[in-house]
Amino acid sequence: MTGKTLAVNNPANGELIQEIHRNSEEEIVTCIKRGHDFLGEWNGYNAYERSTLLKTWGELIVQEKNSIAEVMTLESGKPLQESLEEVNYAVSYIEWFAEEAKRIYGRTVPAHKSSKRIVVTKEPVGLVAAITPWNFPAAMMTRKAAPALAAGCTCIIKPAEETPLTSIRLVELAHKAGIPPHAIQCVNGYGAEIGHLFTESEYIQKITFTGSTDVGKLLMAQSSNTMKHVSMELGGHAPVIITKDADLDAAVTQTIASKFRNAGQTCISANRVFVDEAIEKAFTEKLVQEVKKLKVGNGKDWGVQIGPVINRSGYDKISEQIDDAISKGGSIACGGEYNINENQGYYFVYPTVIANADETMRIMKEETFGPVLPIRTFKDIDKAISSANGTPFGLAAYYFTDNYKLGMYLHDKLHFGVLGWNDCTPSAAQAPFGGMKESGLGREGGTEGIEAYLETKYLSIGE
Ligand SMILES: NC(=O)c1ccc[n+]([C@@H]2O[C@H](COP(=O)([O-])OP(=O)(O)OC[C@H]3O[C@@H](n4cnc5c(N)ncnc54)[C@H](O)[C@@H]3O)[C@@H](O)[C@H]2O)c1
Ligand SMILES: O=C[C@H](O)CS(=O)(=O)O
Repeated sequence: MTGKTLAVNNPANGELIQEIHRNSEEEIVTCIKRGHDFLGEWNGYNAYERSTLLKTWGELIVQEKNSIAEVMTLESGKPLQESLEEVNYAVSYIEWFAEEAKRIYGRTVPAHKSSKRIVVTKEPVGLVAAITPWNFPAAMMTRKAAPALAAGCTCIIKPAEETPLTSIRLVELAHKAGIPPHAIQCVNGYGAEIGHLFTESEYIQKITFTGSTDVGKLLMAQSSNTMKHVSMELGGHAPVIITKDADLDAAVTQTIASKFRNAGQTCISANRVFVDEAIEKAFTEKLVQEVKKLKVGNGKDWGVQIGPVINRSGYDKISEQIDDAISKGGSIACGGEYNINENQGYYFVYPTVIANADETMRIMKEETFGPVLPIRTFKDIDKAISSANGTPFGLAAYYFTDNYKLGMYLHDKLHFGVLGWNDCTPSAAQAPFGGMKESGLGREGGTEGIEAYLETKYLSIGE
């Protein structure tokens, strides 16, 4: 691997935005050593000093919110309104963990002998390597960097090669806020190349990863040789269960908000709908009527709601899933059109609803990561629950009912880390976010989020 460049292109028109430096192996190894060697000095900053630096970082990001959002839209393709919302969301993690830094508590435990004392303390795990995805280039970075720094860890960020510019700017602002250069560093290059350097390094104590399940499994395996801490935020395939006593308008509005956010390229995006057959027609008609209103275009144009998918492979997966569903009896209720230019390098998929879906179709079990929603009917709620639980994923699930008992029954029976009851937009910095099964390990955000960056130490004091 040599220190060459990475081209960052605009997925809305294929145009080159910027060439950035692609770090060489030697440069990355140097960053790793620097981050490790700085741990002692960073630990000299007390919790209140780390908290103040984090708050300043968040304030500087807010001051540059518009320019950061514009860059995010350029490199990720997401609509400008969503980029602005993501900057706020990213800052909320910094603000949350700036406070959590001050609440890292130990404890004393009653000893079984009067000659002994038992003390439990917490300390930072050490140098953290954070590998982040392209779909939320700001929030997925601060959701890792903020708790790491708050806990007293140093960290190295490796953003997705599709969207490095946002992370580069956020790290620059961290340094401007007074967070020391070796406390948080950003390196750029191809994941497969850099991943090995991280997982094989004796200086890195933790890998925190957000991305596909396949890569997550690979990183876990590679990290086992040096027994690293791992946090994994992986793929999802969220079901939406709509019972016959649901508020249909709310169900339609919320399902659209989840499905079409970032053109469906989110890990908690609604990926399949199970609707009671008694209301299937009414629901589908309302849904299609609203989906047809969604505006597709270049995300930099205010009012655009659906931008391009990130790249050719993303488009291929989506179009193949649509073709497969149609070949197995699905029908296009709306959408099914594309605006692509392979030579230019842009791929727009129009918001699509597929009726008459069933579990033989790929789209009902493989993460779509695009603006396509299959609808399946059900008669028996337990069969709907069984189907909802029937994929390897366990990240997010949603359901609509105004019946309390049924709502709690669904809470108890659905095996997902994040549940939304009449709510398809659950994400919040103060809540623990993460998946079960092959959707990941650990939680980000909430009081659980900082624990992932701490070691527990037990001191037994004799006389
Ligand atoms: N659970 C969550 O919070 C969450 C959030 C966002 C995205 N995701 C998931 O991420 C996927 C889409 O994002 P993506 O396409 O960027 O995922 P991806 O796994 O292809 O890439 C994610 C990151 O991993 C790096 N990477 C790729 N191969 C690697 C390797 N062999 N070793 C080390 N690093 C490697 C990439 O450079 C990038 O920085 C979807 O499955 C989505 O569900 C999950
Ligand atoms: O894509 C996955 C993200 O974690 C979704 S959210 O930004 O946390 O809602």
